[in-house]
Order: sequence, then structure tokens, then C-alpha cells
Amino acid sequence: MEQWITVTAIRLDGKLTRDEIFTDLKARVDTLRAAGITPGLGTVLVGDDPGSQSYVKGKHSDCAKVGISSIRKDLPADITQEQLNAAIDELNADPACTGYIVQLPLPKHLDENAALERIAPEKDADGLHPINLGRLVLGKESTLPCTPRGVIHLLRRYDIPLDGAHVTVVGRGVTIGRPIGLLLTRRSENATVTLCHTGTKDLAAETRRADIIVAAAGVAHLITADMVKPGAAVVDVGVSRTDAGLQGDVAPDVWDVAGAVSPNPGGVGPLTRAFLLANVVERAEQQLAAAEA
Ligand SMILES: Nc1nc(=O)c2c([nH]1)NC[C@@H]1CN(c3ccc(C(=O)N[C@@H](CCC(=O)O)C(=O)O)cc3)C=[N+]21
Repeated sequence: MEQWITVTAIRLDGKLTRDEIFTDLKARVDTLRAAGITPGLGTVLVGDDPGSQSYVKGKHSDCAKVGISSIRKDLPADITQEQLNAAIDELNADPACTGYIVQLPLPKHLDENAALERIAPEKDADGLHPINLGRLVLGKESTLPCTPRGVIHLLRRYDIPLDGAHVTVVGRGVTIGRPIGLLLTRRSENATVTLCHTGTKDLAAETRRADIIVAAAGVAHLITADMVKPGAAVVDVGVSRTDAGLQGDVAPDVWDVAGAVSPNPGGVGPLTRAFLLANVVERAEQQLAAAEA
């Protein structure tokens, strides 16, 4: 029998939205350069994981597109914590580097939290330094984590209402699951958030009552059509490298039920990168404002 597949969901287009952000950033970088400040993004990459290498490469090519200079530190997988510390200290001291990241995950013998804490908080482009995460909890101005910023920007770009919305977040990772609730529950967003994880007893019950699902578990096709309220927005953040290629957390049949879905690839990933650059530009703008004051 013939199968009819009805794709009804709006596509939350991360590439298009990224291009809009880049246009804005490029103009701001031109202004900074004219004032004598060149924003510079540093990356610290340890080891030769192909995924991490491709992400870092993407970040540097983004920099070139908006006029941000970039500094790459690629280190072998077997370096010691002291050698990693030395690379971090160099970027902390380098005036050409206005913001940087330590690409995660690090090889298992290295201490990720120690590395993140060693980053000068004012150069933390990821927004993952404990001072910045702590300031976010306190509601103080801080560098915001890139992926949560990207998710919220994408929802707003497509006029998905956040005020009063029930958002179910799936996954409790440090880069998205934990911080995104802090952003979504600010007065400016005003959403109600449920955070689910592997200990959640009835995941489908939690996702089914959501107006917005943020799927960030890193489990391929975890979210299926039966778990989605008709018309809900579904943001696919997770990435799994499988034999079938890159797969998100959202199964294809979700497009038949949801009102809006972010594709993966082509959804949140490009925005994570765009907000990394936005964070670097904003750091440099603050530097300029401080110099002018
Ligand atoms: N310190 C640190 N900061 C990070 O922000 C960070 C990290 N470590 N470790 C790994 C994760 C993952 N991540 C992605 C960024 C862009 C895409 C992206 O642009 N993806 C493209 C596809 C790229 C491809 O095909 O490989 C897309 O979704 O369209 C994906 C994933 C940043 N991360």
C-alpha cells in the first residue's frame, strides 16, 4: 500500500538565521577595527578526534567570514595537564586573543573542569567558566553559553512564543541542558522549564505536555512522533555519529506532528558557532567601551 508522508512542520532554519547574524557581526567587527580593536578567537584543540577537528575548522572559517582573526593551538593527545595549562596561560596573556575556547571533550586523562576554570573569565567565549555560569545563576551580566543562546534566538526568529510556554529539556549536560533552563526562566523569556535526564521515569509524558521540546540527550532519534504534542516546536540539539552518518535526537516522523522542527544538521549547530563569534565580538565591544570611558 502506498504511504503518504505529510510534512507539516515549519523548518527552523539555522543556516539562514546564522547568515543574518553574520551580516550584523561583520558590520560590528568593521566598527571595532576602525576603532583599533581587532577581535581574535583562540581555539585549543587536544588530540585528533575527527569530529572536534571539523568543528574547530568550522569555527575558524566562520571567523574569516566576519573579519575576526583567529589563533589555533592544536596539541597532541598525550600532552600533560601542565602543558595544557601552559597553552591556556599563553592565550590568557595574548592581547591578540580577545576570546577563546578549549574544545571539549578533552582526552580522558585531562581535567576538563580545571581547564575551564583556568580560562580568564573575561576571555571565556563559551560562557562555560564557573564565574560566568555563576553570574548567570545570579542574573548578572555574563558571557552566555553559545548553544542555549542559539536555541533561544532560533525560537524567537520564528516567532515561537516563550512567555508562559512549557519547555521540556531532555539532557542535563553542562553545555546545554543545565544552562538553558537558566536562560528560559529569566523574566525576559518567562518560560516554565522541566529538565529530563536518564533518571526521568516517564520521558514521553514530560515531552508530550511541552509546547517546546529541546532535545539535547545525544541519543539518536530518541524523540519520536508519539512523544510530541501536535503543533509543538522541537529543537534538535543532540548529535550522534552513527554508521548512517550524523543523526540528531529527533526522529524523522516528528515532522508529521510538530508545528516547527529544527533540522540537524542545519539547525542549532550553525547558531552555536555564530554565538561563539557574537560572544567574542561582545567582549571586544566591552573592551572598547572600557577604553573610551
Ligand atoms: N568548548 C566547546 N565549545 C563548543 O561549543 C563545543 C565543544 N567544545 N565541543 C563540541 C560541541 C559540538 N559543537 C558543535 C558546533 C557546531 C556544529 C555544527 O555547525 N554542525 C553543523 C554540521 C557540521 C558537520 O557536518 O560536521 C550543522 O549542524 O549544520 C555542531 C556541533 C560545539 N561544541
